[in-house]
This record gives sequence, C-alpha cells and structure tokens, in this order.
Amino acid sequence: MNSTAAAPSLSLNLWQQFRLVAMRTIYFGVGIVIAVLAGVLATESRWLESGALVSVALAFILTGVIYRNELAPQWINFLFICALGTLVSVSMKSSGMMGVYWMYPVLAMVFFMFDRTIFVLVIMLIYALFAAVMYQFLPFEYAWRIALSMLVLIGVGAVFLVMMSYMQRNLSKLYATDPLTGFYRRDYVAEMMQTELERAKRNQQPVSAMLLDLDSFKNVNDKFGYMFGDAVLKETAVRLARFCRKNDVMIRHGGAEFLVIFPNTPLKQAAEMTGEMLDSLRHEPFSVKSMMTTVTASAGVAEWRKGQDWGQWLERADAAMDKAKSQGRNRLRIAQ
Ligand SMILES: Nc1nc2c(ncn2[C@@H]2O[C@H](COP(=O)(O)OP(=O)(O)OP(=O)(O)O)[C@@H](O)[C@H]2O)c(=O)[nH]1
Repeated sequence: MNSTAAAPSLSLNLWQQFRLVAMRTIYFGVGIVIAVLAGVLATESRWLESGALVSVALAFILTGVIYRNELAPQWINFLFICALGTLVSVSMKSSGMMGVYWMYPVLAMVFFMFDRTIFVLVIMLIYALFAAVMYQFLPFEYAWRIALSMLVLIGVGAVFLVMMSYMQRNLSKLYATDPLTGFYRRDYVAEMMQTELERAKRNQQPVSAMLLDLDSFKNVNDKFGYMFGDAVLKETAVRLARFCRKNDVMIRHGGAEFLVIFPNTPLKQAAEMTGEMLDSLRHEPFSVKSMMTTVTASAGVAEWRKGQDWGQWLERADAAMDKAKSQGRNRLRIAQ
C-alpha cells in the first residue's frame, strides 16, 4: 500500500496564517509610523521623546524581521501593547484629544496579537486603561462618548472573530471531505490513521480499521451509467455512516473503496459492525428513478498491533480485503 499524497494538515488554521500576515504588517507598519513620529519630534528638538520612540520603532521592526515566518510569543506582544498603551496615555496627557486618535488602531491590533485564551483579558485591560486615562485628561462629555465608541469597535471585532472561527471550521471541513460521499478525502488517510494510532497507544485501547470495496462496480457504471454509479456511491456512504459512531473516522479511500477507522474497538466488535454494513448493502437494492440494482462489497478488517506503523496496519486490512475479493467477493475477511 502506498502512502498517500501530502495534504494540508487538518489542524491547518487559516486564522493563524491570516494572523501571521497581519502581525508582520503590524510590526513593520507600526515601526514605520512611530519612526515618522520620532522624526517629527526631533524637528521640534524634543530629543528625549524622539529617542524613546525610535527605540520602540526599532523593537517593532526587529520583531517583524525575527518573527516573519511564525507568530511571536504572546509575552512579546503583551510588552508591545503595554508600550503602545503608555505612549497613547502620554500623548493624551500632553495633547488631549489628539491622543484619542491612536487608541483605535491600538485596540484593533489586539484582535490579531493574542490567542483566544488571553485575548479577552488583554482587550479588557487596554480598554480599562484607555477609559481611565480619558476620564483623567478629557472633559466628561467627550470621555463617555469615546469610551462608548471604543466598545462598539470591540463588539464589531468580536463578531468578526466569531465569524472567522465559524468560516475556518466550515472551510477546513469542505476542503477535507469528498464532495460525493461527505467522507474524508484519501489524502487524509495518513494523518487520520496516525492520530488514531497514537490515541490508542496513549489510552491503551484497541483500534481497528476496515477497508470495504464495492464488488464489480465497473459493471454498475457500464450497465446503468456513471451518474447512477455516483448515486450508488453516495448511498453506500449513507448506509455505512448509519453504523458508525460519533468518533469513527470515515474516509473515501478510492473510487468504490471506503476506509473506516474504529477507535477504541477490538477486532471482534469491528468485524461485527462490518458484517452489518455488508448486510445493509447486499440486502437493500439501490434505486434511482426507474433503475434498480443490488450491490455487494468485500471487506477486510485489521486491529492495530503494537509496534506497527499506520502503513503496516492499513496493509493488513488491505490484504484481508484482497483475500475477500479473491475468495469470491461479497464477504468479510479478518487480518491475522
Ligand atoms: N460512478 C463512479 N464511478 C467511479 C468513481 N470513481 C471510480 N469509479 C469507478 O469505479 C470502478 C472501480 O473499479 P475497481 O474497484 O477497479 O474494480 P471493480 O469493477 O469494482 O471490481 P472489483 O473491485 O475487482 O470487484 C471503476 O470502473 C471506476 O471507473 C466515481 O466517483 N463515480
């Protein structure tokens, strides 16, 4: 059995990749903006403040260079947020309303800088800081309106984050599944088998795999047409799924071949479930409009053995299925 082609990992996180690009832009963008501000202060001979801003700008740009291919640790971003919070507070103290303009971009940055775990805490902290500084340095009638508008920004950002995570889930699912059957695509065999094998090792539980191939499926296509064949494959997936539990992993392994991984399942139980699946195929005819046919399948089941890798495990299930085929089809064989 060949190993399958590489596919993006299921744990591929589009949001994390988006964050990486956003953070790179933020490090360089903020660095440049602060450097420009430092230049402006230098022209006004405010050397101390200008020097402080140059150090912050350099820190941002350097971080952008070091972490151009991975997300920087959260504590670095936390330091940056503290630095920006302080700069905005100082700016508000010295320039009043002018400092307010910098609050919004800083708040927006927080959405990209932190994982969900600490994001809420950081956004609350920075909001509390800005609110306190505003009440200190701005007239009340300005302060409460600005505090409210910042809350609106945080609310919109939170909706954006929730939508992103929803889209992320849907996109990953769409990408990983075969459109006809809704089962995982073959590309994910290695990842799925490896994951389940490791879980079994960790929890000291049995795990079994089943390969099932429809018999003489070419004849179905030849006799009834490819569209009918498609409908049979789709219905086969529905019937197989009926016997699968929540944690069972269903993969379309080939044209008319399906792989099911049964976590926490010994060989005997997996064989029983497979027997029921084969029964549900052979006893119930497949029909589309006026066309109807019966279909059988051959299957092989193998329990993972200690010391085997996922490829050897799958090979045993495959060999058992080949045996079922060579012994006349329409049967189940168990890997020894
Ligand atoms: N309708 C349809 N047919 C497909 C699809 N993918 C593969 N096939 C067909 O499925 C058939 C699979 O044939 P095989 O498994 O090689 O052989 P078989 O005729 O099923 O015979 P045995 O497996 O030896 O019992 C081929 O004729 C493919 O053209 C698909 O998405 N839709």
